[in-house]
Amino acid sequence: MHPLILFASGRGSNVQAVIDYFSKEQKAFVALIVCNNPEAGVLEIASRHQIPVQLIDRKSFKEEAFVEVLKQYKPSLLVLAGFLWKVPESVVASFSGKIINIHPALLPKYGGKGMYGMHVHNAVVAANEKESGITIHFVNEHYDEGATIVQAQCKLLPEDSPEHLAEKIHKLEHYFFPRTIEFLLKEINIDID
Ligand SMILES: Nc1nc2c(c(=O)[nH]1)N[C@@H](CN(C=O)c1ccc(C(=O)N[C@@H](CCC(=O)O)C(=O)O)cc1)CN2
Ligand SMILES: NCC(=O)N[C@@H]1O[C@H](COP(=O)([O-])[O-])[C@@H](O)[C@H]1O
Repeated sequence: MHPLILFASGRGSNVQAVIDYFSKEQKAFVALIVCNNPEAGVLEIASRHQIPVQLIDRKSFKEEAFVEVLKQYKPSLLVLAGFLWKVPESVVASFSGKIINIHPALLPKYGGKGMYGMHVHNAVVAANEKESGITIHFVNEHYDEGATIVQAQCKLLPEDSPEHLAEKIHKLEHYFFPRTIEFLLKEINIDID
């Protein structure tokens, strides 16, 4: 089974979707959850499923030691699921081609610094867009500029609030993210080197 390391800063509904999917599919498992927010809801999910947590903070964070911790798990993929830090270049380089992220918009629009969570949905609704969606992409050293793996769209109605759009986006995310992970593990035959 492929070990996954998930990174999250918030509620963790995508982490839960990945846990649920692979509890049935048995091809992968969440070996570690990395979080930078001691109040994050994802920590309750980790506790409920007895998944180890690496809680990080900017004051004590040491890139080299962090990379060594991650390597111990021999992860097949590092999966960013609502993680709000920029992953350092040293981590990107150490796991080249093995880090993916889910973004709640159709990149390249509505991406980059400051574009996370409700900020994205507020901007999309304010721009009167007729559609939105999700982008699952490989991670490089810049925000949201890695190669796109999958995009999925949803219609945006004039009466849709940012909160309603967020609900539509989460439905897409919870369906496509686990299946995209499974696809990557199967098709690209990502293995532990
Ligand atoms: N090296 C990379 N790291 C991360 C990527 C990436 O593509 N490359 N994606 C982000 C996730 N993300 C969008 O998908 C994203 C997350 C956060 C931000 C942002 O502006 N963050 C703020 C800090 C917010 C906070 O700490 O509360 C900031 O940098 O000022 C933009 C995009 C995950 N990491
Ligand atoms: N730019 C990064 C970003 O905005 N990521 C978004 O954070 C949310 C986390 O929700 P969750 O904690 O319920 O999975 C998700 O919608 C994800 O796309």
